[in-house]
Amino acid sequence: MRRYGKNPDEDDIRVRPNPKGNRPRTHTRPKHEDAQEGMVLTVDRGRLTCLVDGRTVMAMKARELGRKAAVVGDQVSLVGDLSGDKDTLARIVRIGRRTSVLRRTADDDDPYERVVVANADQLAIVTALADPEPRPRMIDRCLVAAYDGGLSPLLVLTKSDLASPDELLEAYTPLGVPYVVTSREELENGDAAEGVRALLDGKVTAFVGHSGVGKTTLVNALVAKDRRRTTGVVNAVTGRGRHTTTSALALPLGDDRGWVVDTPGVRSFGLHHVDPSRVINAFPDLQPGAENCPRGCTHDSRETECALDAWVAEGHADPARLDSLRRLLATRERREGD
Ligand SMILES: Nc1nc2c(ncn2[C@@H]2O[C@H](COP(=O)(O)OP(=O)(O)OP(=O)(O)O)[C@@H](O)[C@H]2O)c(=O)[nH]1
Ligand SMILES: [Zn+2]
Repeated sequence: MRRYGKNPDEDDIRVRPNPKGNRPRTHTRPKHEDAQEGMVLTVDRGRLTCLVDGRTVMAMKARELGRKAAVVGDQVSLVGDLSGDKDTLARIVRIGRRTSVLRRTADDDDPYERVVVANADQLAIVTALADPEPRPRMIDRCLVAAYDGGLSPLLVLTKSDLASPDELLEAYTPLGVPYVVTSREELENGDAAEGVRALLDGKVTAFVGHSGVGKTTLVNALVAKDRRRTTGVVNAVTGRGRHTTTSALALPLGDDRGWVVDTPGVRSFGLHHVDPSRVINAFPDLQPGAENCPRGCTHDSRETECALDAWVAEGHADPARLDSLRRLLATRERREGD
């Protein structure tokens, strides 16, 4: 029975990334010695499409896994019929330890966090420079979700034919976030795909973006025609006439050059679950300064004893970095329009 959450294809169990890698969460059971490894490409009403040894295999979670869900990007062990033939169904008996988790909560007051994508290296935050207007607060919230979950952020600024990226880029300079700028013309002549692909090479990159920013146009420019969402793996496998899932979908970049994970259902992040200390880990120049903070310090400018002020005053880090960190942490309080 399911009590929480709107999308049964997301994992709503509290998990923490385990950067030290010292506490594996699952164990290989001897009885599944014959299991094969695979990667979850998409999830649709409890049916998981997995890539196993180059084949697309449909699978279900084994009962022994309990409540823990496998999500897109998970490395899983499968048993049963792994032929990938029509009407076959394998069983997922193990979910591998995750190197990163893109999480969201449905609302900031929802204590249950959902993992939407596992093991992505990067989070590409797609923002139009105009039409629709960029929303820096939204970008900041995405950055917090990325830092918190162990993903490296990447800014993809589209529609530079309509407005200049300069002002926006200025705000993100202190964060040192890699970025790429694309325009209508560059989409048409292939330069946009080439420029973005250079940043995706060999990596698993989750793409997020609000409706209308040009995410679909871009993803389609990156991914081979026969693998796109509209006609892609899901329909080929399930035989369903249309794509009904709200799950993320992993699409190969070709020649083993990485994966794009399109996330149609993720347009904003609840940041209820975010632990400021995990965000500070993404700021190695500030992180040592926070060691002198009082327990539970939120590091915002209202904290009179936050040690980061002294850290910056003593010249250990650029004040603009602390301002950026505080701006990001402040986005944890949800406002209208987030
Ligand atoms: N001027 C201009 N328009 C663009 C550019 N990229 C995409 N568009 C247009 O922006 C509109 C929205 O693009 P989509 O790719 O559908 O946007 P999306 O983010 O996927 O939005 P949803 O499909 O609603 O999720 C389309 O009319 C595109 O042709 C660009 O670089 N410049
Ligand atoms: Zn502090």
